[in-house]
Amino acid sequence: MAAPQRKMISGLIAATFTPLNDQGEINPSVIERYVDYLVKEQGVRAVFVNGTTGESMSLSVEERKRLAEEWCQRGKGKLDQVIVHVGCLSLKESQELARHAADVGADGIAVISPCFFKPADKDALRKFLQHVAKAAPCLPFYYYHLPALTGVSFKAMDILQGIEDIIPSFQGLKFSGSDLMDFGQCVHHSPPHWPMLYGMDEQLLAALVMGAHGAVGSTYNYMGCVVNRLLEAYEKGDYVLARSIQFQTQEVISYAVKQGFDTAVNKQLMCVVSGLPLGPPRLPLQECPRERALAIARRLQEVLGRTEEGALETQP
Ligand SMILES: CC(=O)N[C@@H]([C@@H](O)[C@H](O)[C@H](O)CO)[C@@H](O)CC(=O)C(=O)O
Repeated sequence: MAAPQRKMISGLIAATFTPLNDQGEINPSVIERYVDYLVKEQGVRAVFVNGTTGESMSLSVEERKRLAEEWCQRGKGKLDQVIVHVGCLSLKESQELARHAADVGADGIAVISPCFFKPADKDALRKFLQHVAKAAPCLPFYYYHLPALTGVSFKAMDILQGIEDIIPSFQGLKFSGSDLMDFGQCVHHSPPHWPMLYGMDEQLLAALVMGAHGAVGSTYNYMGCVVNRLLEAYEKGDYVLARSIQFQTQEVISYAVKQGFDTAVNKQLMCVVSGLPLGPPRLPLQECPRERALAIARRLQEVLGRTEEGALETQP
């Protein structure tokens, strides 16, 4: 059964953080405010739930279901799309999460490669993806390519080639890698209705030039409003402005990297910038000192301040 036609996803998609309370339990009650924050403060109307940023691999299946449910419910009428990542080390669990995502009204599912017992070759990975997709044949299916974290570095292009023959619901790619040649090949050889979504926020502009339709990333949680301007400038052909904005976001990210940027720091930064009580990360990640997040937030504020003052206006 082919997936029903849905509006093609594009633009910015926030890879969401998982709210936890002080006891380390998931705290879905924050999600309603989180949705409003993304829409009203960041102009971001699509989310990627239970991915890397959401620490999905550290969550139980039940927790992932509860979070997916809450995002779908709270996003109704406010968000354009809720994509749920359902990849697990266990095929059975991935299938269970895929079925659940369909039941709760997700707009799509994404799957990353298993990374403990790794697929021996691209066909093993394609089979794994196929078996997950079959559990929710009506949901658009995205392959989530993240070689740096999975250690599975087959070219995304090799995974995509002819994949619609084995996964009729296949819908697109979330490419979180730096190999722009591989990304370009994916764009070049895929049907135009498959969204090609890029996942390294610091080099989005390069991916746009290569044909990306949108972007999934953690920093769009708190820099979405700025990066939306980058997208607008790019659409208008104002590459000077688009590049200036990309440089600004790179400044923030490179400063953060010097402070030891990881998902834990990122989450604390989001708490500081948004005021949302997202809580600590889950072990093995460790909470970062608030001072460190504050320092990054201050840098971000400086950059956004400069943006506000018009320093990014188109240069002649
Ligand atoms: C490895 C990683 O966490 N990458 C982030 C990026 O948004 C990343 O934080 C950003 O480019 C800064 O380096 C996203 O691609 C992750 C993501 O989309 C997800 O949470 O699934």
